[in-house]
Amino acid sequence: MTVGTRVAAKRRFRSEDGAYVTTARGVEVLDTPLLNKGTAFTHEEREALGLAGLLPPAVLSLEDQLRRVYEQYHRQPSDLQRNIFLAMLQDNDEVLFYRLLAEHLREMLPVVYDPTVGEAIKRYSHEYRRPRGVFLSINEPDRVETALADVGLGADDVDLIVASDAEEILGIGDWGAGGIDIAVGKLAVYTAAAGIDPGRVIPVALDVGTDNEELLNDPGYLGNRHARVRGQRYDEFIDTYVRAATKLFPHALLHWEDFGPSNGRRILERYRDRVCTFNDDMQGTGAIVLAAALGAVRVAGSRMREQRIVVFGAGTAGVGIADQLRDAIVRDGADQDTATRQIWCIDKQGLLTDDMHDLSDYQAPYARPAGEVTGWRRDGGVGLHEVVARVEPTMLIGTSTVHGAFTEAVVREMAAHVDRPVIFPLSNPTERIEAMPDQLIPWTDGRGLIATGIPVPPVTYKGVTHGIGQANNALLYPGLGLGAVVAGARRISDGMFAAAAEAVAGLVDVSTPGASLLPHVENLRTVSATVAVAVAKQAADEGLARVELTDPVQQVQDAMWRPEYRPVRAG
Ligand SMILES: NC(=O)c1ccc[n+]([C@@H]2O[C@H](COP(=O)([O-])OP(=O)(O)OC[C@H]3O[C@@H](n4cnc5c(N)ncnc54)[C@H](O)[C@@H]3O)[C@@H](O)[C@H]2O)c1
Ligand SMILES: O=C(O)C[C@H](O)C(=O)O
Ligand SMILES: [Mg+2]
Repeated sequence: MTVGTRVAAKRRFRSEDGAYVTTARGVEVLDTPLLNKGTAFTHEEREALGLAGLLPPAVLSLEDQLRRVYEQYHRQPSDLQRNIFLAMLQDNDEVLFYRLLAEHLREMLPVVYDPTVGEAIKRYSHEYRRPRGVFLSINEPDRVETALADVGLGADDVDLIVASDAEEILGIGDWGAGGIDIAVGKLAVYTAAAGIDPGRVIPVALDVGTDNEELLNDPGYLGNRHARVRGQRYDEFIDTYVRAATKLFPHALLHWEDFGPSNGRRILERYRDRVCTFNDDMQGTGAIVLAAALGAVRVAGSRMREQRIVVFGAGTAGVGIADQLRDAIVRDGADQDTATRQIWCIDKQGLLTDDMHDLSDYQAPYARPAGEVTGWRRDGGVGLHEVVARVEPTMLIGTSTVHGAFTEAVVREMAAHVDRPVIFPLSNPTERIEAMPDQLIPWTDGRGLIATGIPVPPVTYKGVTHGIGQANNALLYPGLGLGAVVAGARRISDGMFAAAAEAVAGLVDVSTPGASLLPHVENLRTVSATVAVAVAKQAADEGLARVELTDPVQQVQDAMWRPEYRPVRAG
């Protein structure tokens, strides 16, 4: 949402034949990224929209424009510059941006999204060109509703809002106002992957301050210059946001991204039964990891209920994953207690045990009985190596942000006890990953079943090429969102996540040696459509759908926005 989009949102609508009709004229048309076609406006459109003298004479096709912008993209000297170039293209001509992204998804996803988006967030105040999204400040709670209304969209015009308070951006911590870019990046993936209409979404920065000293001392910092507000004022601010968003846009799905663990979980618990909402780091991640785990279990020829799982880094993502793996073990026939006992969570203090006084409420259910670890080697707490040696896990999940934490010794220890060690180092971005697949495959003598959070090339070892699945929530949340939108879902249930995970797992053929556990991101659109159908059906089965599903496959296809120029008419 640029300023131009805000103005023109009120002045642009789709006619029945799919054309845009607008009351905007001249420069205002060129400044509205969802209307602007630049040099692709036809002579008739230029005449009708007051653009005649504002563009060079040649009329280009979308294909001509694509060739030009792809060349420009390649002339950028670094990934950060490529990210900035793409952001400017998006602010100029949204169809061209999404078309370029769609045609070069494998190449550009890591630039628009993880890992380069992390760099863009750190550099936000310095690389700032123009605003995109809505900035809500904890110091002005009375203006939250007006600020959201300024976007200029009506009650039926918004499908989705992604909001972040930027406390835990990826694995890089607190980046204050720069967090708007994670909301923008997630939404770009929603559109590229699932065809969510980019004119029907809003990225939101919830600026509650920052504890990042570097930002607080940076004279160019663009956010609120004070420490993070916590406690009651924080909760009231979130409440103000949810009330305003649901009042103005009653059908919008509210997506929470990159909150700190205690806020993230508390917010989800407070609103999940009241509005249509989910937390991507907890639930989206949990479900994509479950999909990869289901694939791994199939390759290993075992069952979910036979798994022993170590989660290293018991924060938002780690416990979200533990919850969904536990529920999958229950679905495979175990009772809840037994399933919980098959999971060992390690955080900064070491293995979590029930004699610890500093456990968070969400960690407590996974605390092991202290008696279980008497006699285990301690170095402060019980460390990862000791846990692996004692537990002999079948799965090892990394969500700790600790680069290199899965050492050769730990991995070899694990591989000594199980035939197909399942190892998912999921921390993003690259400088946080627990181990790289080109280390894990040789350390497990080619037996490891690996998936990561960042995109990683295949690893060839002893003649077998191992595809590395990207267990990034990007494979999951776009389809989940689309399914919820198509069904007009009133809530997002655990069942909808389980259905999404099973749909993703069902798309992979793991019969070839070295096959990736997850579909390739290049197939993101197919994956998202499949997930959307499963999610919409599940919503209907649970009585959560407001829209009748007569032909869900077709309804999902029809709902997907495509990056094509439409005729623009003066209205
Ligand atoms: N692949 C994905 O889709 C995906 C999704 C969400 C998060 N992530 C990644 O997972 C990581 C964690 O994200 P989060 O949102 O859960 O953050 P978080 O801060 O909520 O959790 C991180 C946890 O790791 C713990 N930790 C830190 N140092 C540790 C150590 N030395 N030993 C053990 N535990 C330690 C922290 O105390 C915290 O509980 C990030 O790198 C993030 O990018 C990946
Ligand atoms: O944004 C991503 O790449 C995945 C995830 O949401 C994260 O926070 O790391
Ligand atoms: Mg995230």
